[in-house]
Formats: sequence, C-alpha cells, structure tokens
Amino acid sequence: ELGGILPTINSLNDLINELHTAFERNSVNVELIHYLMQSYKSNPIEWKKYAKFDRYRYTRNLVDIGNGKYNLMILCWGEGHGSAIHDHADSHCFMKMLDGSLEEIRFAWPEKDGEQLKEIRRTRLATNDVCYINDSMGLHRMENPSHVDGAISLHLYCPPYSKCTVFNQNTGQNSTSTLTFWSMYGKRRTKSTEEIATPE
Ligand SMILES: O=C(O)CCSS
Ligand SMILES: [Fe+2]
Repeated sequence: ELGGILPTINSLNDLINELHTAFERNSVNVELIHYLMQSYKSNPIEWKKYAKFDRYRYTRNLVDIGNGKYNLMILCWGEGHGSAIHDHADSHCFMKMLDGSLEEIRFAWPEKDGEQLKEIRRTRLATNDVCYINDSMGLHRMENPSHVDGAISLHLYCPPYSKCTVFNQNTGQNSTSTLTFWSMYGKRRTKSTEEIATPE
C-alpha cells in the first residue's frame, strides 16, 4: 500500500536518503521499497566507483548499511558469471539492474532429501528492472547470460545477513555459505581484512 506523498528519486544519494527514512519505521513496507528501487534511474557516474569486477566470480561491493536495518550493495557479474542456487536467510531481497542484464532462475524448495530442484521460471532482467524475492517464494540463482558484456545489479537485503543456504540442483543437498565483500564504500578490502557481510 502506497498511501501518502511518494518521494521523487533523482540520484543514488536520493535513493539512500529515502531508504533511511523508509526504514525508520519498524515494519518493512515492501511496496514502498520496491517503488523507491524502481524510481531510481541508473546513472553510471553515481555508481562507477563501486563497479569492481573480478575475472573469476561476481563481486559484492557494499554501498550502505542503512543504520543496521539493511545491506545495500552493488554486484558486478563478469561474462557468464552466476551465483549458486540460494535462499535469502528469512530476509527480504530487492534487486535492481544498473547495467547489462541478468537471468533469474527460480526454484521450488526441495520437498524431500535427495530430490532434484524443480525450476519454476526464468526471467530476463533488463537495465532498471526490479525483482523481489523472499524465502516464502522459493529459491533462485542469478546468471549473466552474456559472453561479451558484464552486468551490474543493486541489491538490498533487510534485515542484513552474512550467511545463506546454497543448494545443489541435482541432489537438493544444501550447505551454508558465508557472504563477504570484495570492497566496502568503494575501497578494496585486502584479502586478510576481508569483512563478512554484516560487521558484528
Ligand atoms: O548476495 C548474493 O551474493 C546473491 C546475489 S543474487 S540475490
Ligand atoms: Fe538471491
């Protein structure tokens, strides 16, 4: 429900300011957060300092920790990079494409051990598209389908989390994955001091 005056978002800083305001309340208004993420129109000048690619796997670059209420981060996917099939640790996940496109492959939770995961749907996300998921809707993996272009996505997880469950598509077996940042606030973390997703 989107009652009241809706803010206009003219920059990444506007988005962050409006997110801080939106999260001052205790409950998460999913429609409002979705509206704010949708309203921001990607401008590379505003996010290029977070756009750091690794040759071998997608990078997670922290932008803002929302007074502890959420993690906002920019993910950079090289050609053909993809994530594991994963859940969202009982949190909300909002994702917006900033550049290039990603394929979202959604799966149902396995019903019993040893069962192959069933693919529910595939969605191609184009620049500025927003996608929302939480554990009640299923699992997913993201993949950059291009073999020539990178892709960049903006993710908001609330509440923030540093571990999630990853799944093997064929066996349905799962394990815990610890999520780290390749950079924080535009600065590269040296290997030894790599922080986990939510500073304790
Ligand atoms: O946070 C991650 O690394 C998963 C990206 S797809 S929501
Ligand atoms: Fe995800």
